[in-house]
Amino acid sequence: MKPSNPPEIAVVLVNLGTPDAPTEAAVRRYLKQFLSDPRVIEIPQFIWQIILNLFVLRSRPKRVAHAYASVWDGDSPLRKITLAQVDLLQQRFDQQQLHCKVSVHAAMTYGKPALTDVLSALTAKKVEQIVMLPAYPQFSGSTTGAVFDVVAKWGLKQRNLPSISFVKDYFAHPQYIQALAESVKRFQAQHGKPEKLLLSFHGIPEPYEQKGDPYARRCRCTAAHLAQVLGLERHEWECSFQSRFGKQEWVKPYTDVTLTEWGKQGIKSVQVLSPAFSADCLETLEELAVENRQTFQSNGGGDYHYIPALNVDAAHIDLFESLALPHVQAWQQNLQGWY
Ligand SMILES: C=CC1=C(C)c2cc3[nH]c(cc4nc(cc5[nH]c(cc1n2)c(C)c5CCC(=O)O)C(CCC(=O)O)=C4C)c(C)c3C=C
Ligand SMILES: [Fe+2]
Ligand SMILES: [Fe+2]
Repeated sequence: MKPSNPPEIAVVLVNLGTPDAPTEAAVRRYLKQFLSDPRVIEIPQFIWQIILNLFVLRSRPKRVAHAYASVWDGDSPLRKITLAQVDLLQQRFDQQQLHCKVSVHAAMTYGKPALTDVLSALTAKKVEQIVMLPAYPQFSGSTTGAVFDVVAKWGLKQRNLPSISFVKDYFAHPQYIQALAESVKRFQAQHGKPEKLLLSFHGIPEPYEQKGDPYARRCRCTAAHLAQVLGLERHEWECSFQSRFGKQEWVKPYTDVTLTEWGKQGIKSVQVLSPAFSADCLETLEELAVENRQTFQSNGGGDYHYIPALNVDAAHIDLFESLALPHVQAWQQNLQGWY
C-alpha cells in the first residue's frame, strides 16, 4: 500500500556545536558534553573524567566564556551561520525539479540543535531517507567520526530505522578548492597580495595521526591544491595547525609558532585563511582574527588579515548542493514506485 503523502528526503547539515550562551555555566555544560566524547579525548574515561571535572571544568569555562562573549552576535556565530547555510540550501532544493520533497536541517554533535533531536523529529514525521552532510571538509575521527557515533547510538534505541547515507568529506573537491580560491582572490582584490598566505587548519593530537586519522594529511592536500590553483610559489604560503588543547604534542607546524617566527623575521604582511572551518566560529573570530594577530605583531610582524570562512558564499552553498544531490537523486530512484 502506498503512503498518502509523497515521501520526503531530509538533508542534515551537521557541525560541531557550540554553547547556548556566552556564560560560564553554559560553556561548562557544552565543554562537559564535548570533552566527554572518547572520539575527542582518547584518554581512558575513568582517568579523564577525574581530570575533566576536577581541573578542566573548574578553570576553562570562565576564560572561554569571556572569549565567546567577545564574538557573540545575538547567538553563537557557528549556530547563526549554520542556520543561514541551511536556509540557503533549502532554497536550492526547492528550485530543483525533484519528485520528492527535500527538507534541509541544521544539527550539532554537541549542544543545540542536537543531532539526536533532529533525527527523532524526522522519524516522528515518517521521513525514511536521510542524507548526513557533516560540514567538515577534511575527515577526522574526532569530528566526522563523532557524527557517525551519534547516529549509531541513536539508532540503537530505534525499532524502525530510516535509510541513512553519509558524505564522508570533500577535502579535494574541485568546487571546494575553487570556492576557497575565489574567496582569497576577492579578499586580495580589496586588501592586496600579502608576503605570506597562511593556511591554518584546526589541529588534532599527533598520536591520532600516528594511529591512522587521515585528517592532517587531507589538510595538507587541501592546502597544496589551493596554492596550486592560486598559482603561489612554495615560499609564498604555509600550512599550519591551530587550537591546541592539553599537554600532548599536536600535528605541526603550529600556527602560533609559525606566526611568531614570521614576526621575528620581519615579514611585512600576512593573510590567514582557515579552510577546515565551514563557518566562522570562536576558533577563527577570536583565536585567528584577534589572538594570533597579537602574536604576529608583538613579535615584530607587520600587516595581518584574517580571510573569512566560506560561510554563506553562493559557491559554498553550490558545493553543499553538489555533495548532497547525488544522494537525494539515488533515494529518489529507490522511491520511484512510491509515487
Ligand atoms: C582534544 C581536543 C580537540 C580536538 C581533537 C578537536 C578537533 C577539532 N575541532 C574542530 C572544530 C571546532 N572546534 C571548536 C572548539 C573547540 N575545540 C576543542 C578541542 C578539540 N577539538 C575545544 C576544547 C573547543 C572549545 C573552545 C575551547 O574551549 O577552546 C569549534 C568552535 C565551536 C564554537 O562554538 O565556535 C570548532 C568548529 C575540528 C575541525 C577538529 C578536528 C578536525
Ligand atoms: Fe575543536
Ligand atoms: Fe581555541
